[in-house]
Amino acid sequence: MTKIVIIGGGPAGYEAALAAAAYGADITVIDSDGIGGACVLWDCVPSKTFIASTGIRTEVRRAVDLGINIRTDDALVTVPQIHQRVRDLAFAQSADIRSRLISEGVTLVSGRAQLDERQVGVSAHGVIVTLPDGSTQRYEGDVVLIATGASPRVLADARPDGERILNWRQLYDLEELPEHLVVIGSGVTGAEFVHAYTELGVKVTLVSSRDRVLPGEDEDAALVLEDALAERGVELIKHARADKVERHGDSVTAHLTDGRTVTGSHVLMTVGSVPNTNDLGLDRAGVEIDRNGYITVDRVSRTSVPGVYAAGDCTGLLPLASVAAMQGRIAMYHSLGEGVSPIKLKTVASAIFTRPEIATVGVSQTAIDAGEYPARTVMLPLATNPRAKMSGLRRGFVKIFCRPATGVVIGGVVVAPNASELILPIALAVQNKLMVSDLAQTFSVYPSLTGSVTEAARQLVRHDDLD
Ligand SMILES: Cc1cc2nc3c(=O)[nH]c(=O)nc-3n(C[C@H](O)[C@H](O)[C@H](O)COP(=O)(O)OP(=O)(O)OC[C@H]3O[C@@H](n4cnc5c(N)ncnc54)[C@H](O)[C@@H]3O)c2cc1C
Ligand SMILES: NC(=O)c1ccc[n+]([C@@H]2O[C@H](COP(=O)([O-])OP(=O)(O)OC[C@H]3O[C@@H](n4cnc5c(N)ncnc54)[C@H](O)[C@@H]3O)[C@@H](O)[C@H]2O)c1
Repeated sequence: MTKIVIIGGGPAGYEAALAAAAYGADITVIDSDGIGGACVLWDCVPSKTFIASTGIRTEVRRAVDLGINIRTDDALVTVPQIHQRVRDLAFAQSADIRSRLISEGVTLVSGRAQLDERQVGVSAHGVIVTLPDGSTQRYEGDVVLIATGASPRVLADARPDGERILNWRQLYDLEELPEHLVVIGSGVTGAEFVHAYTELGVKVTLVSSRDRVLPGEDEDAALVLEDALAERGVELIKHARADKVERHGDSVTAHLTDGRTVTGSHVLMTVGSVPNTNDLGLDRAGVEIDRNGYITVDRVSRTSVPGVYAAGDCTGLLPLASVAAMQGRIAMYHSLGEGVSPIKLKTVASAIFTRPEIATVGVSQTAIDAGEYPARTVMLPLATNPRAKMSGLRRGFVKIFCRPATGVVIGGVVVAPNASELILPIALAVQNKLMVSDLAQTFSVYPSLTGSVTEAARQLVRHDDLD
């Protein structure tokens, strides 16, 4: 029976364990902070749960336009209750995953692990674990999977104190809403929290190192979001890098590299993450990392050491829970000698949980504009969609990209309140190499926002696609 030791119990680690369990392997998962990983306990699940509460205020804000007389001021926010709900849901999900792993026969160990390659080159790999009581225990596996995730990046002169200078994992300890939140960093994490706090009625200032919010995302989508946030009173400071954050009593000042300052009641640092690859004994074991500390892997999750695999945020491939899980499963199938397809990032769907949401799949507009992929493209505003009109939606669009000659769908973007759900038909088309005519001929419900997906496809269809 193949012995597998997995370091890290996040989506990469636990999904790998479940996949390998189905093949009867002997699996041990070692985690230092809790099964479910940072994804379930501190990052993805808590933030989306928090945003679910703020979404109620979003609907209340819109109610008057639809003839329902509720004022947002009457929708009082009970911060401790929201935070408790976030914590309860995260711990419950962690407990569910834990029970599932145990029921599949996986051994769970609570502790901090590192590689212990006493005899480099032999087929069994050693892992030494420091247990909560300080004692150590050694485990051996034919295969080791490193799935240790990542942690919030800390700027030397802007260290979170957990009270006024915060990282995103500390927000749920606040007893009251910030009066004025200054968010440093306009990536996905920054944008989601800017949105959430604005909906809760908090004054928010966003410091962006670039000329816009979400510099890595579809530009048209980012501009829609920027416009929506501006309308809700968010102040966006562009071309600004913070290099120092200072606290003076109840206020906090961020110093920007160009000499400007921004003062608020709280600062939230969303300046990215760093991989958890220190103190893992990687160097001694000969596991290669890149210059940013990410473990180097190929498309079946192999590291530079035979039998040692890595998956998830510690590899820096694409920091998404879905990708981490896929990398973990692929590592297991490969190590167990099962047939496996290398990971393909061109079919990954993801969403940004702002209002409106922004969902993307496949090839990006930027890559098309740069000439990397020849494509026919269409962008259809939701303003023409009957369901959008009925619901009072003013913003959003559907984009679809297809190959010029064959009409095969290669990507798309949806900006809409529930874009995370609406992207699926386009993702299905990309994954299965469907043609734009397949989408165009599919019945969508009338009236529905998915009607814009089929309509966009119809606009993209050329006569020869139908031959
Ligand atoms: C605010 C935020 C929101 C996000 N929202 C989404 C989203 O909506 N959708 C999405 O797809 N992705 C989202 N992500 C990304 C997603 O959370 C990550 O891609 C995912 O957590 C990666 O999973 P992982 O298994 O690699 O690592 P993790 O979830 O970080 O788990 C790694 C685990 O390993 C443990 N560990 C570390 N070192 C050791 C060691 N030496 N010994 C033992 N255990 C160790 C850690 O404590 C942790 O429990 C979000 C990220 C952030 C920051
Ligand atoms: N909904 C989701 O799926 C979701 C949500 C959050 C995060 N994620 C994943 O996590 C990844 C990382 O996102 P992120 O937003 O945490 O990090 P990021 O690295 O994408 O963004 C951080 C931003 O902060 C800026 N920055 C860095 N230093 C700065 C400084 N000193 N002053 C001002 N700005 C500074 C960077 O230029 C960058 O734009 C995403 O690409 C995504 O894959 C996903």
